[in-house]
Parts: sequence; structure tokens; C-alpha cells
Amino acid sequence: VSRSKGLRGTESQKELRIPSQFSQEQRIAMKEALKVFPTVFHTSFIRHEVIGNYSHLFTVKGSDPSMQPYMLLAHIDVVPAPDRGWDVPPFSGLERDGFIYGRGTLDNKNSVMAILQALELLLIRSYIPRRSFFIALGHDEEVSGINGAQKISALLQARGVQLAFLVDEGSFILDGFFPNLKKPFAMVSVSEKGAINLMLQVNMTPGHSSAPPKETSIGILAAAVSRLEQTPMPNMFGGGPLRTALEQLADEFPFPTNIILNNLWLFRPLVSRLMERNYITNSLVRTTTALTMFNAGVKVNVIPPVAEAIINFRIHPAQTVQEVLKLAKDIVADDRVQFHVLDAFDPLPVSSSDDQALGYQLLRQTIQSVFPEVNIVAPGTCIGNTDSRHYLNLTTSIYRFNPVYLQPQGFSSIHGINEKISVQAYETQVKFIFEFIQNGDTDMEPVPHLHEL
Ligand SMILES: CCCCCCCCCCCCCCCCCC(=O)N[C@@H](Cc1ccccc1)C(=O)O
Ligand SMILES: [Zn+2]
Ligand SMILES: [Zn+2]
Repeated sequence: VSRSKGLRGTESQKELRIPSQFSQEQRIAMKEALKVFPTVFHTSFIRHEVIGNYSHLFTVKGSDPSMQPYMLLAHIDVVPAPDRGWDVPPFSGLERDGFIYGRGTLDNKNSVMAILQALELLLIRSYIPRRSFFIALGHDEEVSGINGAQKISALLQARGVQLAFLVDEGSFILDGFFPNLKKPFAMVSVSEKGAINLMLQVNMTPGHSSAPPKETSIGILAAAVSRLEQTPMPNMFGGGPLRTALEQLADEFPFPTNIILNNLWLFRPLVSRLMERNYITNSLVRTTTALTMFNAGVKVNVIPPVAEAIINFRIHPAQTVQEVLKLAKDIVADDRVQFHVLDAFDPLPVSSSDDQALGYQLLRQTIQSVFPEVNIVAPGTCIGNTDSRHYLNLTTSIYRFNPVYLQPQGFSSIHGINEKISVQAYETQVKFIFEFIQNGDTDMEPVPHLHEL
């Protein structure tokens, strides 16, 4: 998408804009006061509700009821953090060398705090939005979102709300993910992979370990999961957001990659193989198979009656739950291994990233203004799952983007160790949301878009 396209506000709208410049005092307060947002909680046109005991829903009523509302989404829960391996304790929130360390600093307390902080800063400058918006802060995203996001979504549906678009976590400004691409680019995820949690179970007759049978439940199951791990699902690289992104990025690469990416009609097989070389880009071209749990055995000298394993599949947008299960059964090819699907859902619909897509264009406009050094804003597919999938009933326009730079090392720190965000990056995220909310007051309305997969 060229930088020249985008949204244009009227002259009067431009004049009314509050510049996103903060005093030194405000910048210090932004960092220090990571606690309360008094103005947010005491503004007459903002309603705060607690949903499902712990999730938060803010309804910010705009002055123009004819404008369709949007939603900003984040989650307050985090995954556990091992005590070992961190440079500072993971729940201390300590600052070191300009970075705030801690579990959730990138996933997703940064967004929780930056959204509320940006709104607070706008309100104390007497900002009144034209377009209404919701802020939904889920409390159980890391364990499925059923008691948080799903309840908020049901409540808003009951109230007859339809959203123009929604913005959640799920992608970043990516820096250093391709070895020969020196410049960072913004990836806005317009879809996310599907998932299956599959339990494999083998039941055998227990007995004394001194006279073992030729095969045990553990041996049979281990062989089955090993076959799954050793047999990757097919490479599905071809179309969709990934192809669009690579084509948009083509000219950012040096020769000969630029030629290759500009001619995917010819070089598609080569590119699909190159993508497999790295475990992150590999996850974009196929359904991934991750062995995540394995349980068996009750005592050192008992042949175990049951062995169980859990396989976590992340489904490529070009496949379905049923197709992946069929492939998995064919790979295991052993009737003694029982399949139990614990939970499963297909890849999410693809939201529009065209010139008429309000949410996407507002993100692009704000990225270009806050990160002028970023040349490319490209659509992508989120490899993980987010709370946003619970809002399909409210909108067809779901975008996943965090206005933060991410390097491969930072990616490993999410759910890993030494998760951290620089104070400067956090300030920039606040600035981004401060601008985004104002940009949301544009008159441009989205056109209906049919989902495609
Ligand atoms: C053109 C290609 C460029 C290279 C691509 C690089 C990709 C790096 C993108 C990094 C963004 C990853 C953000 C992932 C957010 C996922 C959030 C998450 O962890 N969600 C959980 C939710 C969940 C779901 C079901 C049960 C429990 C939890 C997850 O496991 O997916
Ligand atoms: Zn998250
Ligand atoms: Zn997470």
C-alpha cells in the first residue's frame, strides 16, 4: 500500500486537533503513576463496568451518535513466570537501563496501561470524542477469554452494539525477522490461525514390570507423537495476507530477494521453502504441531494402564480443523491411539485491509505519523490467538497491532524470560493511542466487507 493513500480529515478537524506533545513533567508522571487514572473514572461521559468479576468495560460516549463506535482491546492477565533466569524479579516491575522488566510488559499490560493513560491525558486536556468507543480489558485471555471477553461481547450484543472495527494485541513493528531486511515494518494482523488441542490416549492392560509386554502404552504413544512431530503438516504458502505482505515488502529487500518477491508467480516454490528455514517464518506457512504435555505411569514397577499426550496445533488459514484432524489420524496410523479433541476452532476470517477499511486505514495513518521511519504497513496473520476472536458477533473488522518495536529476542521474551519494554517505547505507545483516538473522529465510514478465507 503506498504511503500517499490514506485518510484525509477536513480542515476544521485538523485545526481542532490537540498536538501529541507532552511536557517533561507529564512524561515522568506517565511512567510513575502506573496506578490510577482519576479523570477516566470521574468523567460523566465514561461508564465503567466490571464484567465476569474481573474484566473491565469502559464505554466512552462520543458527541456524535451517528458515528459507529469502535473498540480498543487489551488483557490484564499474564502467563506465569519462572523465578529463574530473569535479570530482575518478574513481578517487581523494576526499571533497569531504561527498560521496565516484568511479566506482561509486552503481553499485554503495556496496552492496558497505555490505553488508559492516553485517554487520561486527552481528558485532562478537555477532549470530548465525536465517535464513541469501548475499552475492553479482559482478565482471562491467557486461558481462553471465556469469562472475560466472551461475556463482554455477549453483553454488548444484547445492547445492540455493532462496531466499526476493533483493535487488539497480536502484532508489532517487526524488526530483524528477515536476515537481509534491514528496515523494520509494521504488520497489522488481519486474521489469526485456528487451533486444536488434541489429546491422544493409549490404554493397555497394566501388569508387573518384571515381565513387560512387547509394547506398552508409553511406547505406543511415544511413537505416535514422534511421528506427528517428525511429519510436518503440508506447506500451504500461496495466497492470503502473507503473500500480500511479502509483495509489499519486496522492494525493501536487496537484490536478488527483491526480484524473487516481485515475481512470486514464478518463485513461489522457492519462497515457500525459504520460509521453512526459520521457526517463526515456518509458523506462517503451515499448520504447526507442538507436543505440549505427556503423562503416563504411576509407579516405577507398574506397567502403566494409560498414557496421554496433548498436541497443540495452530491451523494455517488455508486449512480447517477437520482437515488437520484427518491428516493427524493418517500420520499416527494406529488404531490403538484414541483421539479426543479438547477444543478446536477454525482460522479466523480475514478482515479487510483495503483503502475503504476504516480501522486498517486509521492504524496506517497513525503508524505513519508516530513512526515516520516505518515505510511499510502490511497485513498479516497472527500466529497466536487473542481475545478478539470472541467479538466476531460485533464486527467483521478485527485488527491486531501493538505500536511497539519487536525484535526476535523480544518475541522470545513473550511467555519467556526477561520480558521488558523500554520507557521510551511505552511513551510512544501512549502517544500512538493518544493520536489514534483523535484520528478515530474522522468522518470516513467503513463500507460493508464480506469475510473471505
Ligand atoms: C511477513 C512475516 C514476518 C515475520 C513474522 C513474525 C511474526 C512475529 C509476530 C509476533 C506476534 C505474536 C503475538 C502473539 C500474541 C498471541 C497471544 C497469545 O499468546 N495467546 C494465547 C491465547 C490462548 C488461546 C487458547 C488457550 C489459551 C491461551 C495463545 O496461546 O495463542
Ligand atoms: Zn496477550
Ligand atoms: Zn500471552
